[in-house]
Amino acid sequence: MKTFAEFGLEPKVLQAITELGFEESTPIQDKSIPYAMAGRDLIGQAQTGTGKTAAFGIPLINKIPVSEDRIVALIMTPTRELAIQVADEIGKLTRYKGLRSLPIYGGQEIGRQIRALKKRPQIIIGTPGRLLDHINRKTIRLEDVQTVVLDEADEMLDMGFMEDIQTILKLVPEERQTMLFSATMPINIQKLAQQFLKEPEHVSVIPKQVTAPSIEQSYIEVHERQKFEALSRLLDMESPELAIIFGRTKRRVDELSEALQKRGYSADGLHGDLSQNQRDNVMRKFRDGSIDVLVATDVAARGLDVSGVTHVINFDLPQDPESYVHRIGRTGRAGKEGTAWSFVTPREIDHLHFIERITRQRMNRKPLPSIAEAIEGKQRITAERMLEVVQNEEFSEYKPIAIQLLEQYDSVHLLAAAVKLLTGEKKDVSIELTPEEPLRAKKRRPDIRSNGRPFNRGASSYGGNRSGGSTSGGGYRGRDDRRSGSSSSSRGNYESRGSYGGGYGGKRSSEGRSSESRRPKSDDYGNN
Ligand SMILES: Nc1ncnc2c1ncn2[C@@H]1O[C@H](COP(=O)(O)OP(=O)(O)OP(=O)(O)O)[C@@H](O)[C@H]1O
Ligand SMILES: [Mg+2]
Repeated sequence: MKTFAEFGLEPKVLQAITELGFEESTPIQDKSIPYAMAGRDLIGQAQTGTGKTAAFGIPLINKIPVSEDRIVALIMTPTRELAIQVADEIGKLTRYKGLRSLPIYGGQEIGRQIRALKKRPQIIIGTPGRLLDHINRKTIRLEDVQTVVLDEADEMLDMGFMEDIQTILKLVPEERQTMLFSATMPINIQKLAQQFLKEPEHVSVIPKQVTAPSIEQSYIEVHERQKFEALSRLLDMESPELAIIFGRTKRRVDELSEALQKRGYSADGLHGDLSQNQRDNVMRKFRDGSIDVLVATDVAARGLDVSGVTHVINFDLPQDPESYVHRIGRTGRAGKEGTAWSFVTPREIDHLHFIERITRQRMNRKPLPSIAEAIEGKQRITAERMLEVVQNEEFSEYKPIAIQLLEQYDSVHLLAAAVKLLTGEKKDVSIELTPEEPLRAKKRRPDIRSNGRPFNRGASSYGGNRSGGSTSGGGYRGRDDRRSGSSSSSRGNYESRGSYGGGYGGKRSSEGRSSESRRPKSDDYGNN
């Protein structure tokens, strides 16, 4: 790996990087930054949590002159939370250089954004819906944009943003640099690349499997009605520092976060039906640790970088392998360890194996944690906390009462009572969750499962082979038919994105698949 000084960056950019504590570049940064600095278009793929944001952010910031007073760079992200986070990281990287960057996303008062735009930011980070809104109002003009980045490019296509992105990109001068980044690059990304990138360099740093190796992956087979008990035992047994729990639908997330709160966990929910204020609040509380369990739909699956997330739990299995990869990638970031658990109902076992096959990574089968393990886990964490207090000697004002109590009672009795109090008995409230339909792995067409090499198909779209860089690559196609097929039975309170995606399914129908049709999302992320 290189030090950042070797890239020939401006001293002020370097200073900001040093301040962020980045000592060496990550592999994706190492490979992308030189191409990006040379002005090349690129498609960058690397595992979750490996610094893709800085891989595009650093060269982008380096090339913009401070005197610039037009919008010259545009970064698009699929969700509001990600736009805010990327803007934040760009802000940190431009601290010394003094460029102006601005997040633009739905749910925030547009007048406020218009006022902020008057300060002439050079870099806009936005979600496609709200960007289009500003473009139509002429409060954002793209005629001077020289660099465009699509972060989580594949997700934006999946969400049905293709049409919006096309509209936006057509307004950007052709003489520009375009970069696509994601941990997953399914085959349909090629179409966008062909249309909007010029001789892109494919920079892929996916050594063997697409999931980050720092994440331990396990699953537990449970019946739908056992899931909540399993979750509560798992949380007790593992005592995560911070955990993200993914549920399939908005209803699920609401019910689950409420149930966890009733049981005494410090949890809150995030999905696209909440107001932006509520969403911001939940994210703030999670980032500052005032809640330690975030329950979310796939709105939180992509790109979010919250330090201290030790656990990801798939309360419901995700629809597709990409979603799995991104969800579990919220832990095990920047070289840290992480743990991912998935609950699988008996009827979903095939779907789980399908995810394993595509991600080329087996998950460990684990038994349902026992009540004893749950209790032991809680006691262990209490004991750890107590010992921390002991070590830091933060208890002198409690000594007199301790001495007084010890004169009357046995020390073991007293300590056991204190541990009991601190551990906190779980509130015995009954919990009813609306069941979700199981997801089923659809029968795959022969051309997809072909040639009896189970891991092969996934390899070509996920693996680091650059030969797949053209349209020919035998990518993973099964996802599309599985998706549309399984949707009707598993929608929950799925809300259709009426305004998107009407357009293109038909164009490809002659090929018997609709690779750009909308994913049957259980959450539209509320992006407009
Ligand atoms: N060179 C570096 N050294 C140390 N930490 C880094 C470096 N580059 C980035 N990071 C940190 O690593 C974390 C993950 O980075 P980032 O969010 O960019 O990952 P990503 O590859 O975009 O992941 P995802 O696929 O989930 O979006 C961030 O906290 C970031 O600040
Ligand atoms: Mg990212």
